[in-house]
Amino acid sequence: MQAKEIRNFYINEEQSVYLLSHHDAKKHRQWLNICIKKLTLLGYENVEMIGSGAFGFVFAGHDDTGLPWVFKFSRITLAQSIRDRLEDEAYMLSQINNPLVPEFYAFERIKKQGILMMARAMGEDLEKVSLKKGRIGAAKIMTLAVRLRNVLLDLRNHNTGITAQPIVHGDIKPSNLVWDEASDALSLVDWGSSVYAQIDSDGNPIASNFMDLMSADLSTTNARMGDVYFIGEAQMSGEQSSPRFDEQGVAATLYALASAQSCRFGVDVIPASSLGLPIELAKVIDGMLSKNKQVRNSAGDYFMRNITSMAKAYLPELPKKVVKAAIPFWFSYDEEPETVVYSSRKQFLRQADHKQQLLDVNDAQLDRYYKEFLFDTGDTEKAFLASISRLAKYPAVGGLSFHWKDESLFVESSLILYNETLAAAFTDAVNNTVMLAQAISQKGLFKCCLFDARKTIQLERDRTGAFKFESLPELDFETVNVNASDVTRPHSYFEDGKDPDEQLQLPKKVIKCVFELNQIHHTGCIIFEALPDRLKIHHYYRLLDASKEDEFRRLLNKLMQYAVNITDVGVAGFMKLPYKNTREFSLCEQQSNHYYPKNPKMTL
Ligand SMILES: Nc1ncnc2c1ncn2[C@@H]1O[C@H](COP(=O)(O)OP(=O)(O)OP(=O)(O)O)[C@@H](O)[C@H]1O
Repeated sequence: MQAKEIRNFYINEEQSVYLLSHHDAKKHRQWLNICIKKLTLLGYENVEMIGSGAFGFVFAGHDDTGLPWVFKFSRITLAQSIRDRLEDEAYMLSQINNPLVPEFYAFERIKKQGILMMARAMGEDLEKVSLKKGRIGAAKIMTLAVRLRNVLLDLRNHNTGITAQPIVHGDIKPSNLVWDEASDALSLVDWGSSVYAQIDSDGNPIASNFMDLMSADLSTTNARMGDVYFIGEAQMSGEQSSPRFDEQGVAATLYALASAQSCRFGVDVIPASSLGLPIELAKVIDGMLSKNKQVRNSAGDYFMRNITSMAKAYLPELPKKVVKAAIPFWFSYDEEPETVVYSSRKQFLRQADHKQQLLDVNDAQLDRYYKEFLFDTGDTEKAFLASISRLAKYPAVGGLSFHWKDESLFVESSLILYNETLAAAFTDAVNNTVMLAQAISQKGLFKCCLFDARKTIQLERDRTGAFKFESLPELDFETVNVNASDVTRPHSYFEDGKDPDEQLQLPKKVIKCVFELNQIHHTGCIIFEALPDRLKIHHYYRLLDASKEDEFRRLLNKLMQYAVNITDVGVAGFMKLPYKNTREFSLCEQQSNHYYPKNPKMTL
């Protein structure tokens, strides 16, 4: 199967509504409003959007008795065949009767739009919790492990009343677990990848009756793709669906939460054994995430059998150590940005490995797999890219450059976080990025910019290709006066030659302006994304020398005047970081073991 060609390497991760064209953004908002209106007309009150995923949008509202409901709509941009899966999801959800699973209410169809209705799980999903809290401690991970194991057991023991009919959820991950801190209630949501298991955990076929066994094509899989950042190898490569899939989801979830990552791929570099978990739990998680099928399965069996007795251990919360950020960041108290990350020079992170057997490309998750460039990238590189995406889930702007040379990794950075309460969690996210970078052994350069999508300037072209505007929009900037002594420290744009991943030819005058700007002490980035019908200019600028404010503004205005002469299509950008080679790190393949103490009382 041929991979789709990827043209632009400054790929923004999740399309922020602010980056859509005005037309698309309007359509999107209108559609959300129609959904809300429809639900209100059906008699539900206080309708609001509470979540979205690759497949759909989720709204919440109350029925006339005050009971909280959830309504899931499939994305209108997806193929009808994919949208129709919402009905399958409704069916699978209706089969499950478990206190940890929201009750199925109804599946309705308004014209082509299906709506899945179910009970609302109160609280927040664990991905959001993880983003706020950073690494989750031993006791909480252990409690969650026991609860998830009990759900797995329940799914395995599912029966139709007459015969055994184990169910696979197929997409267990932090964002599909909703947790209410006040009541400690936990729910497993999103049954869109759920199917009946075809084989049991030992690989033996399951058939609810003899006819099924006769008619089923024993070699084809009914498996659905779960989130490519969390599913195990068997599900990814299209094996027959089995309860092992969910063991993988559980292990990946526990690992991601304990390590403050948004995927499973970092496990070789930051193993569960390095996260301060009890040794037995850490080993079982690492085992379950192993590449070796036998190790994986026996760890899975061990987990299912022993987690309840492991959880009897005394695991008091240990005094929190203040973790220092491996690279510095600063705070801003202005309005929080809508952060988007663009990255470049990913090319070298690829490893030619087209052996991956891919399932149905007509799948939103797989589409994401392609777009995010994961199909021929090693696990550590995937984890690194995922850690960069995770940084953009924080209200932060700035830039990072990673330069892998001989024996060291050099990181230049400028990061500003707009919410001080997130400092500890952001520190964990930043430190993971550095640890993962330390484990990349190829030589090369990677850079990324985080900016506020709300500030992106968009100019549409008319039929002749000229940009339409009444008055030329201005590139804005913040002024922060830093010490005079700092101003003299060296700083520079990337002067490392042309980025092979960028194709946009910028007018010479634009480049000249950028170099003139470089003479003034500041930090920031500017990315020109030229599409056939419009130009997006993503940017953020912080002037660090207030005495140069007028000159800085004049140059930015000039830059805009020249930018409207862009005729080419593609992406190009510049980033300026305040100091050169801010930090040097040694390479490190794997973090060392660190377990929860055998005798926590001694530590307390
Ligand atoms: N019953 C529910 N109660 C409360 N919140 C819910 C419920 N169902 C979904 N959500 C919230 O909505 C989000 C998106 O829902 P869901 O995962 O079902 O959508 P999706 O499009 O299938 O997402 P994904 O891309 O993760 O597969 C969830 O992460 C969760 O926060």
